[in-house]
Amino acid sequence: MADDEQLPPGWKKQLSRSTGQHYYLNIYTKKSQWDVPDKPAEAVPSSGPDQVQCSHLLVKHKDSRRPSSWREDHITRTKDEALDLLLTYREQIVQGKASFADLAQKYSDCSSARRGGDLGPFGKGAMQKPFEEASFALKVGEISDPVFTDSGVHVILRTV
Ligand SMILES: Cn1nc(-c2ccccc2)cc1C(=O)N[C@H](Cc1nc2ccccc2[nH]1)C(=O)O
Repeated sequence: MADDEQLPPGWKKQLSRSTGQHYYLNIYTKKSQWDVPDKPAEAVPSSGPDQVQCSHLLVKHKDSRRPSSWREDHITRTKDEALDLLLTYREQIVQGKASFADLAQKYSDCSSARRGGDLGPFGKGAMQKPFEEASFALKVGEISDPVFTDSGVHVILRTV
């Protein structure tokens, strides 16, 4: 077990009262972690990646910014119906009954459907804000809850 003097600079070993386990406190940001740190503590919280890569499955509705897609010329479903439909797709993916790319390719109302929903890498400012915020909040491999934008209702998978 590393003692303070053996830790990289900026870390302090602490004892968790609730678990009796040791954890490590960044003395600058006050953030803590269970893993023994192997590099000096960051003096400022990292701002996260400049870019992420995500795939998404979009279900549009009658009030979408462009209620039309490669699947359907004139989309008339309501927002609630779009959400219900999206949740059925999300459930199939989470239960491992279908792959994200397969369902996106078949059912997404975005033209990225042809790439299994892959949007490629993007940075901040490229996508509608709710989509951007959800994407940057995901860890690689994570799937979002339903995300609402002016385009419709999305489920997002962060891939990179
Ligand atoms: C942002 N974007 N990238 C592609 C794309 C990317 C790679 C390959 C083909 C299409 C399509 C789009 C796009 O705006 N599509 C819109 C629907 C849509 N609205 C979005 C809002 C946020 C993120 C993705 C979104 N896709 C459409 O087809 O009506």
